[in-house]
Amino acid sequence: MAVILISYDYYLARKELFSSAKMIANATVMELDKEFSVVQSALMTLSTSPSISHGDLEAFQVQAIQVAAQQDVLNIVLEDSTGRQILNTLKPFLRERYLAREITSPISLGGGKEMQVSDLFQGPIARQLVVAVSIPVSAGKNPYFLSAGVTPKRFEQILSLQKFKLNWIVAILDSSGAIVARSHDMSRFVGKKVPPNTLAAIRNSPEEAVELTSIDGVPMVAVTASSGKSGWFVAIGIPQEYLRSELNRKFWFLIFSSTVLMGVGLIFSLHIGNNISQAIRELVTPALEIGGEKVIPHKVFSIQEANEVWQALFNTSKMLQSARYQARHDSLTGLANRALFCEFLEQQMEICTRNQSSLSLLYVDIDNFKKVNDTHGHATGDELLIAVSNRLKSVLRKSDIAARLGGDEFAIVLIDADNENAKLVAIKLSANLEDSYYLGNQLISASASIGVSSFPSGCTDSQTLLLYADEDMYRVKSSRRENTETSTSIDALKIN
Ligand SMILES: Nc1nc2c(ncn2[C@@H]2O[C@H](COP(=O)(O)OP(=O)(O)OP(=O)(O)O)[C@@H](O)[C@H]2O)c(=O)[nH]1
Repeated sequence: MAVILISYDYYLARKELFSSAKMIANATVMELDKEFSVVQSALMTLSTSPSISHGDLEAFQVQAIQVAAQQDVLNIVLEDSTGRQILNTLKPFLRERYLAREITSPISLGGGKEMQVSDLFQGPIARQLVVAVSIPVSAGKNPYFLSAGVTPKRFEQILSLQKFKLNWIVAILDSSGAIVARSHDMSRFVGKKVPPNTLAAIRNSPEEAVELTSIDGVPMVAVTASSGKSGWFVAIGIPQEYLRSELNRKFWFLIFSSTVLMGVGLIFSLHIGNNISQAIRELVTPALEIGGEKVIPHKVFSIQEANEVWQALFNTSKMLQSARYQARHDSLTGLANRALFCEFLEQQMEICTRNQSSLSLLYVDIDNFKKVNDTHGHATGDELLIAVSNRLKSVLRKSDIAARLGGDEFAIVLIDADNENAKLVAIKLSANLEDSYYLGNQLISASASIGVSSFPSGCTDSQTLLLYADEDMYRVKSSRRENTETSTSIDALKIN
């Protein structure tokens, strides 16, 4: 994967490099053509001089010398179609006058527009390498040519103004492949021709990058641009070594950045992993507590999912607690139900056995409760059951427990109370229960029969204890029935 990434990245970078080099090569060609156009314009202006149209070559030479100086060209030459020089600003005028005489008719005004650019050649008079930029001028039927000699230095200046990368080797080549200017070692290579196969490669692949070897033996990949005006080329060579080093640089950069990324990713995933395992560890306790007596305590985690799991545990814990409560409590009165009562009773009997202490049980049954329902309605009956429950609770100590066993029957465990104490509590409770009840805007009278049994005296297990208390309650109730007119439940208990 890394290799594919590097290759693709390198391919893109290489493409971008060559396309920017190609743009610079084209820009350089435009600069080159502009330079030729400047010289051409100067020659065209000079060709319209009245002195030449009147055959006054001496005056024309003076003008040509001025133009040559202004245009920074080596010389200006007027020659005929055979190449014979009629005038050369590098030579004294007198010598030329002889040649001038050979002009049979005056040279007409106005130079031709077609410019010609020669390849680089050794100037015979200047004795240095020069390029001739020429325009045709006509003298009757005979064409003449007005030329300006431009030295390679001027082309070197064009190169120096372009934004080439330092390691690029840039050359301006004439149409024969001779080096006119070069970005590196110009003095060593100017005038030398590139090998024919290099020239052919440059000519044949104007749009593509070509692999070639520079004249000084450097393997490179080159992009080229050619000038329509001159038939010259600008070649930008990028050394293969530089391209390889770029590939290496990208490779190592990718290796480095992947390693850093992997390292960061590893640290990040370790961090996340730690957070997750920490959250899971912290979730273990509430998960274990879910079946406990209390709702699990509130907790906030740094991970959203852990918070969601905690919320689910919390909801389950609440549901379990509610279910457990409902399973062990009477839904109407909120008192313990028979199951919880029996459980509590057995626990307490064990404690009593261990501590050699005692406990007592009160069995409470509301008298004629059916009548309350029938007279005042079932809802009022419910309210009475709740009111009785509240009175039971108000009489008890915190260590005692009251339960609704079913219907209008209640039971109470009195901790650390022997039979005598329990009977006193029963009398007190009976009196309390006989106070009127204000239920649903009406005053209702009620009473209860209370039976008593005690542990350890008389019985050994919870069921027997409950049975004895129940039987005792019936005894009291019967007795109360027999004495309905004269006796109260308290009296009945007293008798019992
Ligand atoms: N309102 C109401 N009535 C209930 C509830 N559970 C049982 N009962 C009624 O309570 C009455 C209990 O009556 P019994 O225990 O038969 O007799 P009683 O009328 O209390 O007479 P004695 O016990 O002999 O004094 C029944 O009519 C039941 O239908 C309840 O939750 N709410």
